[in-house]
Amino acid sequence: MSDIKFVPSNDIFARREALLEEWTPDELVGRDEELQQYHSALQPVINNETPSNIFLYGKSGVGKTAATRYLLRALERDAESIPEIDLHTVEINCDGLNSSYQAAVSLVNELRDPSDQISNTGYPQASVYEFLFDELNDLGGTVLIVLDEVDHLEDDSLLYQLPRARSNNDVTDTKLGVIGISNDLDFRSGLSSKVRSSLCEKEVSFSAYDANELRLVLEQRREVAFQDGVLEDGVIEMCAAFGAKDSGDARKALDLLLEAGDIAREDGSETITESCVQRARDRLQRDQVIEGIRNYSQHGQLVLYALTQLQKNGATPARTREVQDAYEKIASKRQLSPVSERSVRDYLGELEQLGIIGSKVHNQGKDGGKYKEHQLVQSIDSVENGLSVLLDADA
Ligand SMILES: Nc1ncnc2c1ncn2[C@@H]1O[C@H](COP(=O)(O)OP(=O)(O)OP(=O)(O)O)[C@@H](O)[C@H]1O
Repeated sequence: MSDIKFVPSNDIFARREALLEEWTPDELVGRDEELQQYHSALQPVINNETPSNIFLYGKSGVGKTAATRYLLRALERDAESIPEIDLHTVEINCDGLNSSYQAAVSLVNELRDPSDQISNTGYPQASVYEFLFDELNDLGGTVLIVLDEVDHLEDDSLLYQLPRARSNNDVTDTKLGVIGISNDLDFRSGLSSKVRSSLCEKEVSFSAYDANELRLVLEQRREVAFQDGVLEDGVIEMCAAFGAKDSGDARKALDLLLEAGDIAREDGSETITESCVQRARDRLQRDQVIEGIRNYSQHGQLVLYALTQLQKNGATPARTREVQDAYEKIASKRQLSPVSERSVRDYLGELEQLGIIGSKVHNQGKDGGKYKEHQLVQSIDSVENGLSVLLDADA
């Protein structure tokens, strides 16, 4: 133990934190169209008119939160020089709040003094809304409320009340605008028409990043995050290309570049090469697979374990029936009563969705019917890594 030493090393990174999630860039690149639409949706605020309620949607990591912070910061800055405008912004993330009640409590507490907070339980819902409207009326001027990850709210009461607070005369002394943000592309269509028409007065759709846009995002961070000259040619392009392939998520592309930098640092290398990126991608994919499996149900894991054994024995692609047989043996060895054949089929379908296995349907000609064959599409190693916790625990 006494031999272990930590020695600072900064040959690769200048400011590693510029690649972390919480870093907010000063400029937002690669989102020109979205920013333009969003900007015009916010225009009434700087005209001191009643704001529109705005709904932003698009997949994870496409810059919805970053664009919101960027534009609100610019709006606050420019509003400061106009004496008639008194702008306040409040942002909450609905992940973990779940109900309208809890989101309303959270908003009240954001608006109130720290010494005057309310608790999460104990008040009738109507009272919490009243507290909220009182706070909003007291503020005066213009208030923009950002509800990030709004699809996490299990009921739509707040989404009904808040955007309509103006027309219902609940909020009379303040110009109120609500900005809802969602990753769930079906969320909007699932809203009742009453909620939709008021919450989604203006809509801005954020598309997935293409490789060119991701290249701009990564180039911007490279300037801050790395020492001069450590990135070899092609590294940024490679991260951007992988990022575009992996659902166009900027967070994933940034994670990949960070991991590639960490690998170069671990190797004691002076530069980040394309091979570092390839290894970083393998590592991140592996982590993702392991995470996916760890969170998977016990019998789902056993079905996967059965397929892994078949693959190890060179018996894949394997038909559903063969996976079923192998699974039943494993389950009975562990004294667990096996789930039905139908459930095994469902598990195999889910594992395919998770990108852990690949399944192919075969037609046996006119009278033969159809059958499915399955095999792992991730390495045996990473699958076993994810499985080991549970299997060791109950072996
Ligand atoms: N155009 C961009 N320029 C620079 N950085 C960006 C850009 N778009 C996204 N990022 C960065 O990528 C990460 C994810 O972006 P953001 O949180 O805005 O995504 P999102 O669309 O709100 O998705 P989620 O709801 O999953 O958070 C953040 O670290 C953000 O700073």
